[in-house]
Parts: sequence; C-alpha cells; structure tokens
Amino acid sequence: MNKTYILNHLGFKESFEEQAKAHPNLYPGRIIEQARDKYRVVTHFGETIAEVSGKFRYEALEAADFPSVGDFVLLDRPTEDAGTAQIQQCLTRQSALIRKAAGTTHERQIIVANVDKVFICMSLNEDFNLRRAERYLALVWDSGAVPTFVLTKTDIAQDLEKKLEDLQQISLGVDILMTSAYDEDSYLSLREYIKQEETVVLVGSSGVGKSTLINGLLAKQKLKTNGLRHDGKGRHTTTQRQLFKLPSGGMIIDTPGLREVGLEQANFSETFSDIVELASCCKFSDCSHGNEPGYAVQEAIEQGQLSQERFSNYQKLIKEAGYDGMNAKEIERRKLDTMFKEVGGMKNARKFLKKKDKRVY
Ligand SMILES: Nc1nc2c(ncn2[C@@H]2O[C@H](COP(=O)(O)OP(=O)(O)OP(=O)(O)O)[C@@H](O)[C@H]2O)c(=O)[nH]1
Repeated sequence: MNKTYILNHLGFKESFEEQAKAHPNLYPGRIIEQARDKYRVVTHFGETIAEVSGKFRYEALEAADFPSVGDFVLLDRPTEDAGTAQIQQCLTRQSALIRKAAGTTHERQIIVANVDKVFICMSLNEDFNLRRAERYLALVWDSGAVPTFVLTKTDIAQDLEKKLEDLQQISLGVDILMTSAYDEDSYLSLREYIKQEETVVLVGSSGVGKSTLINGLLAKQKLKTNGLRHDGKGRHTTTQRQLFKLPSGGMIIDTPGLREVGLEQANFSETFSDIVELASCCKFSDCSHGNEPGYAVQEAIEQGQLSQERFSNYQKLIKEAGYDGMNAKEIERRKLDTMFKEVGGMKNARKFLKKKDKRVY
C-alpha cells in the first residue's frame, strides 16, 4: 500500500502540510481516536499510539490546549515499532468545538478539532428540544464549522411537521436533514451531503442514534448499538471519540452523548441574529439587552414575533457564557484575549492583526 496515501486522504490539507514542513525532524499525523490520555494517530507510515510529551503537558494552559480527535499533530516517531510516540505539537486548528469543562467555572475543553460540519443530532421523540438546539447552535457557530441539524428516528416521530416548522424558525437557514434506521434511503441522502475530504462530527444526547447513523453510513455494523425497537428506547453507550473514513471519501467522528453542554465561548450574533437585530433597532441606545428586554425586543414579544422562551434562553445562555452586560465589541475582545492568551492577550493580538492587515493590503 502507498503509505503517503493514508494521511493525505484524511484531510491533511496544504495549510497543515506547510506548518509541518517547518519541523522536518517530526512526523505529522491525524488523531483518529482518543481514550483518556492515549491517542491513535495515522501518519504517512501507518498508525501509532501516542501520548503528549512532558513539555507539551507542561506548556498546556488548559484542557482545550490538549489534542483531541481530528487534530493534526507532530510526533517524534511515525509507527509503534519503537514504542509509544510522543506528541510534540498540535498544528493550528481550523475549527474547534469547545465547551465548558464539566464541574469547572471557566475551563474550556475541546470536543473535536478540524471539522467542516457539525451534525447536531436530535431524535424525534422526547429528546427534541428547541432550547437545547439553540444551545448547540451557539456552540457550533463559534467553532468555525457549519452546523446542520440531523433529526433521527422519523419512524417514531409525532407532530413531525410542527416540530420541523418550530426548528426552522429558530435555526434561521441552517440545513435540516432527517433519518430513520428503518429507511435506507435516508442514509443515501446523508452520504451525498458529506463531501469528499470533508470531516463531519455527530453531537447530541446519549441514545439519539448517533452510532446507528454511523453504522448506516458505513453500511456495516462498526459500532455496537442496541437492537432497533419501535419505541425508540434501548441503550449502548459510546465512551470514546472516533474518526471513521466513509466509503464516499468523507470522514465522520462519533462522540459520546453529551449530557451537559456548558457554554464557555459562544456565538450569539449568528444564533440569535433576530434578537441582536431587534436590539440594535431599539431607539434607546443605552438599553442593556443582555439583561433587560429593550423596547424593540419587548414589542416583538408582545406582538408574537419573538417567543418569550427564545428570549429567556438567549438571556440565560449569554449569562452562562459570561457575556452579560457586554456589547459585541467587548465579547470579541474577550475571545481574542482567550485566543492569544499564550502570547500575552489582547495587546499582542492587536499587533498580530495589524501585521496581518498589512500583509493583506
Ligand atoms: N426506532 C428507532 N430506533 C432507533 C433509530 N436509530 C437508533 N435507534 C435505537 O436507539 C437506541 C440508541 O441508539 P445509538 O445509536 O446507540 O445512540 P447513540 O446516540 O450512539 O447513543 P450514545 O452512544 O449513548 O451516545 C438503540 O436501541 C437504537 O437501535 C431509529 O431511526 N429509529
């Protein structure tokens, strides 16, 4: 087998290749599986098990700095022959799905890296929840990847049309796909939706049918699930994150069901663009829309154009992400501060952006 073929067909784009070239003594690879602090990595020469080096661990400032499935990393050895490889560096991520680490106040934790699309999976039974959909959207729009809703278990759906209409109303143009394990054709359209070389991740609550979906896309039983039941119940819990290559050329990552998706950084201007627009129309420029419904927002609620539940959720999520009382500029500054924390925060970020601007013009 031509070994170079392996990594180059796992989304190893030119931008990653360029970064790797600066370290000719190290071996690039993509993480395809993670179990605690052990990683399975595909390199140009095959597969190896790896862990982060002592230096990497020492320099990491928070959980989000550690590698995750989807990351491109640089290793000290390309195969397992000479023992466990050490991850020396993580290449700059093109996208990163980040949540608040469970049980912490502000620590960011990476779910997956370098994905093009995030399939937000909800099953069409009790799991269907518009407020959770908004939470996921705020998380995904901030990641650099594009969200898509995948509604599973259409075979047991009740009030399907109403649910679809409600979701369309809050997701403002996001694609919505539907599947059923009882309908092979629903997987066909999903396969076509995932383009060659594209990496997609499935997120959603436990039991919504993510592993069943991956088995359907792979057209074989790769992941363990419980047998199909018409009541939509049954359980086998995924415990690891894993990347699979689809026969059509794309890649798909399974994640364990997320019980709690805490927001530590999020994008509200995209997720709640209707509210943001209403807020900017408010004739009282000193209105604090994060906490108080401004005049235009209040009017939209009274006239039934905006639901109170949606606005309350917006307020709740803003507060959870720690953005309450901040305007758009301040939120952006906080994000840049986090992004450039290793090099001294906002001051250096400005310098970096200025330099970048100069390069562009
Ligand atoms: N009726 C019905 N049941 C389904 C469908 N898809 C999955 N199931 C069932 O739902 C249960 C959970 O499916 P999984 O694929 O294991 O769910 P998961 O999202 O991977 O769950 P975690 O691994 O816990 O995150 C299993 O018993 C499946 O057989 C579907 O389209 N219709």
